This record gives sequence, C-alpha cells and structure tokens, in this order.
Amino acid sequence: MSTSPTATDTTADGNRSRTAGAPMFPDGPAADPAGSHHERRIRSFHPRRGRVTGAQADAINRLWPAWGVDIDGTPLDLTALFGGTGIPVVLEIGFGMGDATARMAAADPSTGILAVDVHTPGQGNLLHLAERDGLDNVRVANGDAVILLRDMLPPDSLAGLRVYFPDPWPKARHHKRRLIQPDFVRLAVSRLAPGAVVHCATDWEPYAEQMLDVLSAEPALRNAHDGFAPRPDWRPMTKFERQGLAKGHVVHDVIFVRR
Ligand SMILES: C[S@@+](CC[C@H](N)C(=O)[O-])C[C@H]1O[C@@H](n2cnc3c(N)ncnc32)[C@H](O)[C@@H]1O
Repeated sequence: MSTSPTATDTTADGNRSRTAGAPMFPDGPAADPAGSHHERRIRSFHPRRGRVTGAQADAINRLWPAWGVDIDGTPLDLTALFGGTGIPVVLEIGFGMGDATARMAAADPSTGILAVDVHTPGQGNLLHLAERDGLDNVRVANGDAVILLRDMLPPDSLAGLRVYFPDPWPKARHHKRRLIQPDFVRLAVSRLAPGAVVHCATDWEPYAEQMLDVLSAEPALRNAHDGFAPRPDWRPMTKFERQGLAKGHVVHDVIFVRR
C-alpha cells in the first residue's frame, strides 16, 4: 500500500494535502464548470479568491455531493433538488459567506433557498452552517448565476430572487459589470413565477438608484412600495452591509413583484 499523500489525505488541522495537479476538492465543486470564463461576456464577479479553512474544506468535501450544484448548463429539476418536497424555491445570488442565508433558511424552513456564488470559502461556510443547524432547505451552487438562470432553470420556476449587496463596481468604466441591468433583469424575470418577489439591497447609493430605475422599467414587475422599500425585519444583516454601515453608507432595499 502506498504511504505517499493522495488527493484525499487530510492533515491534522482538517486541511487536505494533495499531489500536484490533483483537484482541491475531489467530490466538491468543479472549477468553472460551464466554462463561464471562456464566454465572451462581461461578468459581474471578481475571480475566486480567499483561503479555505479546514472546516470549510471538510464541509465541501463531505456535503457537496448531496447539497452542491455545479453550474454546468444541465437543466435543473428544483423539486427533485429539494428532496421532492415541492417547497417554493428562491434564488439568492451572491451569498458571500452565507451567514445571512443560513439565518433566513432557519427562520423559514418551508422555503427552499438555492444560493449561488463563486466564492469557495463562502460555499464551505454555508454548507458547514447548513449541516450544523440542520437546514435541509439550502442548496449551494457554484458558478455564474447568469448561466444558472439562462441554461438550467425553467420559466416560471422560482418563487423569488434575492440579491443582497452585489458588487457595486463603483468606477465608471466598470459599471457594465453591475449585475442589475436590463438584460439580466429580463432573463431573471422570465424564470420567476407570477407573484414572485424580487428583493435587492445595496449600500452604494448610485447602484440603489440604478436598481430602482432598472426594475421599474421592467414591464413584468411592479414595485411593492412607493420608491425604495423599508428594510424588512426578516432580512438579516450581511457582512458587506455591516462593512458599508461602518463606512457611513446608507442602505436601500427595493422590493418588486412579478406580475
Ligand atoms: C459584495 S459580495 C456580497 C456578499 C453578501 N451578499 C453580503 O452582503 O455579505 C457579492 C457577491 O456576489 C458574488 N457574485 C457576483 N456576481 C455573481 C454571479 N454572476 N454569479 C454568482 N455569484 C456572483 C460575488 O462572488 C460575491 O461573493
């Protein structure tokens, strides 16, 4: 029997050692599964980065096969994904570290949350929290949410869309990278069931105005409020929200309903 390290050896602190070229997470998310980086399209996210802790790596390796979704272009059956329960499913794009996602899932177990991000430490953290807190209404997807919506989700399939503190891309030459734009909203709305709720929040005021303008201009949506929405008490504080508030930023929510 070989005693040399393999792709699945685990060190004392829970980190995995691996041979050169072996995948970091043998049973975890595939890197760029749908080839998003090869599409000639402007993306709304920074490349993946960040150190993955031992606990996060352990959660990814053990839980991804059951609760992970590779965004690889294969059509998704949401009912099957959530164990055949038929619960309504909301899509959260850009969950970051996932603490707020886990709290929302715990507070409302009768709603499924399909949480998507490209941030590996966050994927590990959310899987860890889901297991720790017994949250079987959370699934974690890795990759570009645009491909998930475009190629994998059927029309009218989602009960909601949540986008909390998306990257603000403050420089004018980067505004084209902002997620909330007319084309994206048209695509997302086509995957929402009638009555589905679109909820966005940001601490970047010019982006808040853009969200309000773009969502107001989409004929398939109606504003649930007059202008910006009051912050709903069920939306937990997120990491980026906390950082924005510490800098003195003002937070705005927008809530629209699919007609
Ligand atoms: C500024 S962070 C906010 C994270 C979290 N919502 C919070 O408030 O703490 C935005 C996140 O959105 C993710 N993101 C941006 N565009 C995305 C896309 N098209 N698909 C998946 N994730 C995306 C980024 O990777 C990043 O983790």
